[in-house]
Amino acid sequence: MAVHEIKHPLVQHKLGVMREANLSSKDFRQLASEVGNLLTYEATRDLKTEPATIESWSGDEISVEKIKGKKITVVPILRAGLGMLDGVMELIPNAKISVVGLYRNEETLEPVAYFDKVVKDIDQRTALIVDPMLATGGTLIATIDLLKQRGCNHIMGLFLVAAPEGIEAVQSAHPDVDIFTASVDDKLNEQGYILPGLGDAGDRIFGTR
Ligand SMILES: O=P(O)(O)OC[C@H]1O[C@H](OP(=O)(O)OP(=O)(O)O)[C@H](O)[C@@H]1O
Ligand SMILES: O=c1cc[nH]c(=O)[nH]1
Ligand SMILES: [Mg+2]
Repeated sequence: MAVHEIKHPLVQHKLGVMREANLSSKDFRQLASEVGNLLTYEATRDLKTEPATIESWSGDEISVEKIKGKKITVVPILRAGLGMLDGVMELIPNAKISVVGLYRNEETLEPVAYFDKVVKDIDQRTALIVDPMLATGGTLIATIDLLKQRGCNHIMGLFLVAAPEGIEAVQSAHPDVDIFTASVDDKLNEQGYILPGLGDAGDRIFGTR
């Protein structure tokens, strides 16, 4: 499993603004989407292309490059993953969306699954999981388990912030899954929140703080 920490200045600047405690929900949501967009750009860097012949504006036939191979399904994890979805879809507007719903039990920190609607042909698609936070890794591992049970065999994940503890857990459960994140942060606190982190990303995106 490869972990890509995206050090692009735009990503780092936007993430820095998101760390400010008093940022409005509106601005937090806007930035979550923008960083989601930039992470998508990085995660799709290695997609294969193939030449295709088209008629150009001048009437000449020319060769252009088109993306080939597996199609993508974007997998936002409810709720907080919705905050990044628009930015992700802006770059890959033809991708199908497979929604999964999980929340973390606040006492046990175990993931609780409550919804899924996954595309039928997921066995022929790359899944791009989208969630702002990778903390203990429980939610991501449960999501990958579900996608693999449905036949998916190529999975990547986009996260605004990831904790080393969660990365390690995912690495040992699913070594084939690649992670793209704006930051590998320091650690988890006793309540399982990432430090320095962003706080509760779902609450900040939806204004339920
Ligand atoms: O790595 P983990 O320890 O499993 O934690 C990460 C999960 O916790 C948050 O969701 P939350 O449970 O707060 O649900 P929400 O999106 O509905 O707010 C976050 O968006 C991840 O899905
Ligand atoms: O720091 C964290 C950990 C889990 N979920 C969040 O929203 N934030
Ligand atoms: Mg939450």
